[in-house]
Amino acid sequence: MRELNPHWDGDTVFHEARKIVGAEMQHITYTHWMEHIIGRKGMKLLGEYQGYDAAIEPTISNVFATAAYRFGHSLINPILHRLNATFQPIAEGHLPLHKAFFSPWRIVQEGGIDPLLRGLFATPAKLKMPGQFLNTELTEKLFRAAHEVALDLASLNVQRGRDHALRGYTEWRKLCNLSVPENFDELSNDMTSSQIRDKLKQLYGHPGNVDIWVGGLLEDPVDGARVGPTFQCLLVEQFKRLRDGDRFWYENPSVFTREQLAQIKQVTLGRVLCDNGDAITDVTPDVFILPREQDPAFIPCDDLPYANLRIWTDCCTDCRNSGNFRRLSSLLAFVSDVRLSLLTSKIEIIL
Ligand code: HEM
Repeated sequence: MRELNPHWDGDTVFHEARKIVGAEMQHITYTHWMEHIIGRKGMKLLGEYQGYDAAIEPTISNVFATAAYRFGHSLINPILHRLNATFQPIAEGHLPLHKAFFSPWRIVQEGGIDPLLRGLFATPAKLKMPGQFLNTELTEKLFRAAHEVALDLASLNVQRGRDHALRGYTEWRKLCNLSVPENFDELSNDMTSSQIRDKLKQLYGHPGNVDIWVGGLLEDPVDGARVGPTFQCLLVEQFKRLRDGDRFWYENPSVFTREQLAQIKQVTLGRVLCDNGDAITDVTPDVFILPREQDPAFIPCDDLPYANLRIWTDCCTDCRNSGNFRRLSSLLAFVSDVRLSLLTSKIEIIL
């Protein structure tokens, strides 16, 4: 930004760069990532962007932060895979998650950030296995420094929900227009595992007592999604409001020019990793999909499109050919034509 606009002060460079980064994050989250989480039906519920709506409250809801979005805790891999440039394990090997807590020095001494990034896009996320939704690195060894007692992320989530006075699981199902079960058998469509339903019955007695984070997490994922119907509904509700109630939403026509928006829409998370890793040269064509599901499995960074930032150059010789400059020039030409013809007709009248 500074190279393109040497006359900008530090604040302008910062705010323009920040605006682009925020837009890229919104684009990647909503266009590339979200369908993998809420599924195609969830995307349909989200609907297309229809423009800014000042009547929509875009803040984060209690249930989203304290329960629904914590679905992510069931995806965390107990092992941080660390891969070299040929996608083989680095000499130091993979890392159990608890050994990564409080150890940023490992990034410096054990091969930089690239091995971790490659591990994230080239190995699978954890499956939601019946019997273990959160791995034991999180439930037995969370943030344990030497000789200290560990925390348990599942307990923290349950306790935090009560702490925040969240309504129970069935209340949220009602809000989402889903059936409201009176006993655990009535949940068998959305929780097919009888083992899970029996355990819930033993722990909670009645579905109305189930904590929302627990009930939501234990539902079977909806087709093509990573969450069940209740969390799908709660995530869609939040993501819709975050988009439609955001005056600075990247697709709001007043935020970027058409040319700038087209550049932002070129960006992928793969591109971001290529540009920001230490020396990443190859990524998967879509970093949200496993290599074995793609053909080719890997591509050079040079093959990924990027945002051409020259469009952000303040008008000068460099952008004479840009659409904005052309539009401005033709507008000025039009105005001077009109003034000229008015002047001519005035002269004619005088004569
Ligand atoms: C190694 C990975 C992760 C660890 C160790 C971790 C740990 C934690 C901890 C300790 C808390 C605070 C719990 C409390 O006291 O209430 C928390 C909160 C939270 N986590 Fe995670 N988490 C991880 C990954 C994720 C992922 C992948 C997601 C979602 C995709 C997620 C979503 C959340 C949310 C929404 C909160 C509440 C934030 C707030 O309202 O302040 N976390 N996490």
